[in-house]
Amino acid sequence: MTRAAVVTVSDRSAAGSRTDESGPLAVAALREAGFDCADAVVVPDGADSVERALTAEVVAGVKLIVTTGGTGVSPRDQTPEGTARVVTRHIPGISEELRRRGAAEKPVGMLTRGLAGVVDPHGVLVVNLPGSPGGVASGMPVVVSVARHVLDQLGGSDH
Ligand SMILES: Nc1ncnc2c1ncn2[C@@H]1O[C@H](COP(=O)(O)OP(=O)(O)OP(=O)(O)O)[C@@H](O)[C@H]1O
Ligand SMILES: Nc1nc2c(c(=O)[nH]1)N[C@H]1C(S)=C(S)[C@@H](COP(=O)(O)O)O[C@H]1N2
Repeated sequence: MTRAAVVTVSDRSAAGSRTDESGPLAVAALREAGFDCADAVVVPDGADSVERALTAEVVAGVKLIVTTGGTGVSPRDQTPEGTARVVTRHIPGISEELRRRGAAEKPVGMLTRGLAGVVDPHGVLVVNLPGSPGGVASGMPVVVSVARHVLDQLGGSDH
């Protein structure tokens, strides 16, 4: 089975002051789609924090990484900046579709600055989702609909 991972980026969840609902939603969607996915890793906001978490998953051999949170416009929201340090080629179309669906639900849906891209030469796909459970619920079908094709093209899927 292809390995996937979920990284929840949230100061409050990392501090234990709010239960992470979004990470488990993403994990459930990945398992439902047939990926071997561990429980979500929860890290605080910040580019360094995100870079570290993504790098650890890549080194561990995970092929699909979904992040949730930290994509907005508050100064602590640095998930795209941390992700940009790890991905080597961007796939803007995935993020465009996520924003299109989010904005169709409500205007603030356009505020997510999330990125998607691949990590060469490791054959890994990384997708940033918004932090809200609603953002994860509407974003995961997009991720699942294209992930296999991307991983097949990278030669990284063992399906
Ligand atoms: N991991 C999560 N689980 C459940 N709800 C979340 C999670 N992350 C964000 N939310 C909710 O999504 C909405 C938008 O969140 P926002 O991006 O502002 O994150 P936040 O609340 O600032 O997170 P934090 O302060 O922990 O970094 C809020 O209603 C917030 O409560
Ligand atoms: N589908 C969807 N997209 C969404 C949202 C949502 O609830 N549903 N929330 C928006 C909001 S309010 C913000 S601020 C941005 C970034 O959220 P984040 O900082 O939690 O990642 O995602 C946006 N995208």
